[in-house]
Amino acid sequence: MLRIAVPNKGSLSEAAGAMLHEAGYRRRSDRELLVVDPDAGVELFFLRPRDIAVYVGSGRLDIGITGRDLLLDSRAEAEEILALGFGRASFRFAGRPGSGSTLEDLKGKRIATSFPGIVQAHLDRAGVPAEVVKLDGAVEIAIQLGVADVIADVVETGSTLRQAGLELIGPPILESEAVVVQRRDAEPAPGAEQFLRRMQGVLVARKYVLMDYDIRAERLREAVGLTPGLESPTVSPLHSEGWVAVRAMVPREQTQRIMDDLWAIGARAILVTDIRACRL
Ligand SMILES: Nc1ncnc2c1ncn2[C@@H]1O[C@H](COP(=O)(O)OP(=O)(O)OP(=O)(O)O)[C@@H](O)[C@H]1O
Ligand SMILES: O=P(O)(O)OC[C@H]1O[C@H](OP(=O)(O)OP(=O)(O)O)[C@H](O)[C@@H]1O
Ligand SMILES: [Mg+2]
Repeated sequence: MLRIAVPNKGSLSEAAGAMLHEAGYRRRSDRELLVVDPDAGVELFFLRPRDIAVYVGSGRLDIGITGRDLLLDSRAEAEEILALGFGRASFRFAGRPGSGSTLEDLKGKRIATSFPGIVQAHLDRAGVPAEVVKLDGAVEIAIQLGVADVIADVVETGSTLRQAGLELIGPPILESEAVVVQRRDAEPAPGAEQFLRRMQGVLVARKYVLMDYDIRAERLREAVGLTPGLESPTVSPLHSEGWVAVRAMVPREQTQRIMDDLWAIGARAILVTDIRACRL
């Protein structure tokens, strides 16, 4: 069976559980640490997200869901194979107003972070010598408490920074989101491809909707220009002479704009349906 590591707590756990459920895997009940799903051929291990790349990199587990930032910080022998589109956050330097605006301004500073691997590698690449102070969390308060001059941390909405009276320094160190990881340079484990196809199916079902409409045959070319679909839309004859029915996948976020444009060229009976599941 495919052995999959899943976040048990924190920012990624709920969304990861929801995505796995949409992909047809069994839900975890209460605080189960292991869910065996023989029908789907998987074992789900619920672990701290920070540890997941370590388990996967060591080959003990086949595949895992974790944050890109946690993967890179771990320096485990694991690599990202699919981005999952949730748990998005930037990883940024911040400090008191006036403490700097570029990476060079960090020279000689004490930088508090829970991600020392990422920060040290970033400083080394830029050739900026600084002291990295490793803390477990709540790093925004480290400056006020005098253990650091600057912090490097996950920023999602920015409200924690604002409340601590801190400002961003320099460009993002990295943009993170939840990712699927496997052991670096390893052959895919049996069942891994099926798992990835299921997860990709969920991503597509979330990103696209199905649009149906009727249009006069002479406007079909324009209409298909608006809804080209992923490969090619389905066009079927209607009983009314001179009309055709079109079905195509369209990006969810463009739904209303495309409906307006279709209406303007004479399309009618425009229907939009959610995709529950798909395999392309
Ligand atoms: N608002 C956020 N706060 C923290 N991590 C976030 C946030 N949004 C997205 N993430 C991502 O979630 C992952 C961190 O999850 P993790 O469970 O380790 O920490 P957490 O959510 O801060 O939980 P805790 O602090 O309780 O351990 C990282 O990949 C991070 O980029
Ligand atoms: O930009 P925001 O939306 O404010 O989110 C980012 C903050 O959330 C996380 O902290 P968390 O609550 O996990 O506490 P921790 O620092 O103790 O992990 C993270 O470490 C930042 O502090
Ligand atoms: Mg945290």
